[in-house]
Amino acid sequence: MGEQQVVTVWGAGSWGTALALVLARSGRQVRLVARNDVQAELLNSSRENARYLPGIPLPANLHVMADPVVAMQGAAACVYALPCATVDSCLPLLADGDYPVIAACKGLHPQTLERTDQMFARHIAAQRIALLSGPSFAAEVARGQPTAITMAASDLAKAEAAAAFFDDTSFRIYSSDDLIGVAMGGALKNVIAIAAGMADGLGFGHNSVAAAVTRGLSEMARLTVACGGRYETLMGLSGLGDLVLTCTGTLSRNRRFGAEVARGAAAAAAVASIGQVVEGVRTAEAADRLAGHLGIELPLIQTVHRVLSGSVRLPDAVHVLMSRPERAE
Ligand SMILES: NC(=O)C1=CN([C@@H]2O[C@H](COP(=O)(O)OP(=O)(O)OC[C@H]3O[C@@H](n4cnc5c(N)ncnc54)[C@H](O)[C@@H]3O)[C@@H](O)[C@H]2O)C=CC1
Ligand SMILES: O=C(CO)COP(=O)(O)O
Repeated sequence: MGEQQVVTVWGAGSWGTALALVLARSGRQVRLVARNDVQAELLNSSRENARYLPGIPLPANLHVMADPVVAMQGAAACVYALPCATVDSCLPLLADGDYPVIAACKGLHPQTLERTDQMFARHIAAQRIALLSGPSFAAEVARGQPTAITMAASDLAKAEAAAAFFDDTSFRIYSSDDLIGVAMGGALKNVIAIAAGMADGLGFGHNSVAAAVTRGLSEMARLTVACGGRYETLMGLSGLGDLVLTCTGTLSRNRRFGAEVARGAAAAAAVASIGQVVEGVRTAEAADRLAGHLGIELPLIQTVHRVLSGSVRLPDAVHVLMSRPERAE
């Protein structure tokens, strides 16, 4: 792949900017699509995304634009790094091309209960879709710190082809042909991270976080397998790896959100104070409903949703969780 290959990244928040930096280090000509002209101008002139990744310079081969249609002209691939809530309004603009679209967002649709691969397949041909997911805080990726992540597509050759756009030794990509497992892992770990944050906010110690990670992983695997994904995928980077990162890492917005709610903040106020997307809120509702349709019990995930929707108080929910009938592990 030549120096001139153009890759477009849609979304100039934390994750889109970090991925644009990886692609720029990989020698691509990178077009980063900002929300509007004002943001594009600011990033181009200051050579920094001061709101999301302060102090990290944008290199010369990274150009910020505001029009996604113009940004896609002649591009070899699009990396979609906007929150899941934008998919239905933004993705139709990518419907006509034949370039691969790499989805970097993590979540379930709260109305249709779709995974990211399903949301994308409603708008673009299935063979164009790849998913990038795994333990990867944007701030660390942007600084070039070692990161291992998964790229999934309908077959391994397509996943490897999508991974080949990234050619940066600090960003190591493993391939997978389990779109369902990778999408579910990335979505559900955010809900468990909220639970871990709630434990932290309630003043509990490491034991409760370890319990949330382990029992949370079990719930994630149960729902994933019921949806057709593979158990082994949940034991890899895009499942356990991302779960450990977000349940223990102080950079996690989902974990911080859970802690603020446990300390008494209203959910909307906690999201506002974080100032970035907290995907686990919508996904908690979707996962609870999906589990209901499938007749699966997911105590932690369902508790997070019920606390956030106000149907149970957090201290009562902890009591109920801990008083459930004991059973084999
Ligand atoms: N930040 C991280 O460390 C990672 C984030 N992700 C995922 O990436 C996705 C995006 O998250 P972040 O970049 O972190 O969120 P963010 O909150 O940092 O940035 C979101 C960006 O999307 C823009 N935006 C929102 N609606 C838009 C619209 N309709 N049109 C154009 N721009 C719009 C916002 O202006 C903002 O710049 C999420 O699904 C998240 O779970 C995945 C891996 C790591
Ligand atoms: O997905 C992430 C890291 O892999 C980011 O997690 P948060 O959205 O909780 O910050």
